[in-house]
This record gives sequence, structure tokens and C-alpha cells, in this order.
Amino acid sequence: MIVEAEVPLKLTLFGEHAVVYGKPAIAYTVSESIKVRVRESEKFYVSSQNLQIKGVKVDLHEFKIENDNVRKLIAYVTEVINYFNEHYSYKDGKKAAIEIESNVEPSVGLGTSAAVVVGTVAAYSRFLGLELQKQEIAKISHEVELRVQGIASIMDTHTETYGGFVFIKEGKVEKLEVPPSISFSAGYFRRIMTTAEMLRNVKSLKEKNPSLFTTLLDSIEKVTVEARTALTSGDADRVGELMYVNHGFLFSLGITVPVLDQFVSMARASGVKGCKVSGGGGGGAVICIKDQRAELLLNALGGKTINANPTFQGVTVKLI
Ligand SMILES: Nc1ncnc2c1ncn2[C@@H]1O[C@H](COP(=O)(O)OP(=O)(O)OP(=O)(O)O)[C@@H](O)[C@H]1O
Ligand SMILES: C[C@@](O)(CCO)CC(=O)[O-]
Ligand SMILES: [Mg+2]
Repeated sequence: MIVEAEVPLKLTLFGEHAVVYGKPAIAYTVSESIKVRVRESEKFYVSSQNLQIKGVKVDLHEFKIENDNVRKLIAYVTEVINYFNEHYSYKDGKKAAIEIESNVEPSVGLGTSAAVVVGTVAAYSRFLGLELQKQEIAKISHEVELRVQGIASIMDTHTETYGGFVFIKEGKVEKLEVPPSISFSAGYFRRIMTTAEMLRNVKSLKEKNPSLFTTLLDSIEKVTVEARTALTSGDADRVGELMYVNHGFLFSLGITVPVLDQFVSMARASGVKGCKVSGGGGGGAVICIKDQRAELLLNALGGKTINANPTFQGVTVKLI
């Protein structure tokens, strides 16, 4: 028996980083997805084609890779196994081979870490004979992402579990109806830091200058609340204006890098209605109000466009 979970990736429209500190955020799922397959095995294995290891140290006696980078890269998966061992006393129970398939590079600001967690929770729990509801999958996934990163909101794991457009506020998830007249262009640039590292940078800014940090987050909250109304009423011009404003606040939080700021300011100068960084930053994803000029510019600056059309199903699990 092979259990396969498919998890959509996601784009953050408004409120990334602020959502970690209790502010609202808006995100939605796209057609890019990650698949996690779990099958019985004589030993626990984790395999993933698109993980790259920087630097290798090999124990030639047992031909074993000894490398802290490997441990970090698969931490999201191993933490899921630890969770179920702790909570469902499956110690020394069935061993599993866990395979992750993704067409998107890891760590691009599209919620790949959350998708790996949600997919592994959904598939591994079913492999153990559990029938978890989406609410439980989302809750466990957030706890796992939090354990690995030390800091994490519910946004990525809950958006990818439920699917569609979601408004996140104070631990609650509300589905948003956004008219199809509003659509987006998106893509990503090579990233120089992971989200976990960006979260730690933002936390240190908060500790250095708490009052300025509060002002910035309160301003992002105002933008996100206004964007919710503009989105559901189909006001693309207003959504676009608010995207540029949100990008400016994220620049002030120090989560952008030159290529992202260059892209956003050149898009604005060429008349694109709205653009901003999306997700953890440090490179990674950008999102704009749909405009071919934005997609051409993204590619011209060395980025990769993705299909930014919304999907509405969230995580799915099947036996193959
Ligand atoms: N295909 C994959 N196979 C195994 N692990 C993966 C895969 N993709 C991502 N990961 C894990 O997720 C980590 C990247 O998480 P990170 O949060 O930095 O990026 P992201 O989730 O794409 O961005 P954001 O959180 O900003 O949306 C990788 O370092 C790796 O540990
Ligand atoms: C940066 C952040 O807000 C979004 C990452 O996609 C982190 C989080 O919400 O956990
Ligand atoms: Mg992540």
C-alpha cells in the first residue's frame, strides 16, 4: 500500500511576517503542489530529488553521510515522525519510506516547508491507520513547523490544508470569496536565506526597536484589513496600490533583497497596478496584479514565473 498526499503551494497576498505577531494576513493556494508518498519499509527512509546538500562528510567505514545540513534539510519530515511517535505510541511500529516530489525548488517563498509538513502529516497518519480531519492535520502541521523553525504562524500550514483564499487573524481561518476579475502574476527569484533565518532577523529588529516595530506592524495591519475589502469587492486598482504599500513596509522590516526591490520599482514604473514580495523574503516569491509586463520583467531579471491561478481543494490523500 502506498499513501500519497498532494498539497498545493501558496502565495501570501498581505501580512506575511506581521501574521507571526498576531496581525491579520491573506493568502491563497495555487496549482503548483508537492506530493508526499509513504510506503512500508524495513527502515525509515526520506528521499527527495530536489534537495541539494552544501558540503559532504562521508563516514567511509559505513559509507554514511555525516552532515548537519542533511539533518536540517529533512527536519520538517523527521519532526512529523517524532510527533506521531510521541502522541500515538507507535514506537518501534511500522517503518516507512517517505518520498517527496516537487517541481519547485525548496525554499522559494511559496510555502514549500509547510507543504512538506502538511503532506507528510496527511500521508504518514493515514499510513498509520489514522483518519485525521483537516482541522487536525492543520493543527499538527503548525506544531511541527513551529518546532522546526522556532517561529511560525498558522498561515502557511492552514492555507495549504484548506485551500482557496484565506483571511488569517488571531488563530482563526476565514475563507474569502474573491471574484475572478482579480487575478495575479507571480514567480520567484533565487533565495539567499531560508524563512526561518528571515524570521529570526525580523525578531531581532523587534528586540532592537520595539516601538518602531509596533508602528510598522500596525501599519501593515491597516493595509491588510483594507485589502480584504478591496479583494472581495473586486477593486483591483486598490488591491494593487496596497500591494506596493505592503512591499514598502516589508522593505522597512529588512526582508527584501535588491533584486526584489528592483523588480517591484521597475514594475511600478512600467504601469503594473501592484506588486510585492510574497512569503518569507530574502529573495523568493513575488506577486503582482496580473500583467504580462510583470511576467516579462520577472524573467528578464532572472526569476521564474509560476501559474498563479487560485486552487480551492487544499490537501488531498489517496491510496495508490
Ligand atoms: N522538495 C522538498 N523536499 C524536502 N524538503 C523540502 C522540499 N522543499 C522544501 N523543503 C524543506 O523546506 C525548507 C524550505 O523552507 P522555507 O520556509 O525556507 O521555504 P518556503 O516554505 O518555500 O518559503 P516561505 O516559508 O517563505 O513560504 C527546505 O530547506 C527543506 O528543509
Ligand atoms: C514569513 C511568514 O509570515 C510566512 C512565510 O511564508 C512566516 C509565518 O507566517 O509562519
Ligand atoms: Mg516555509
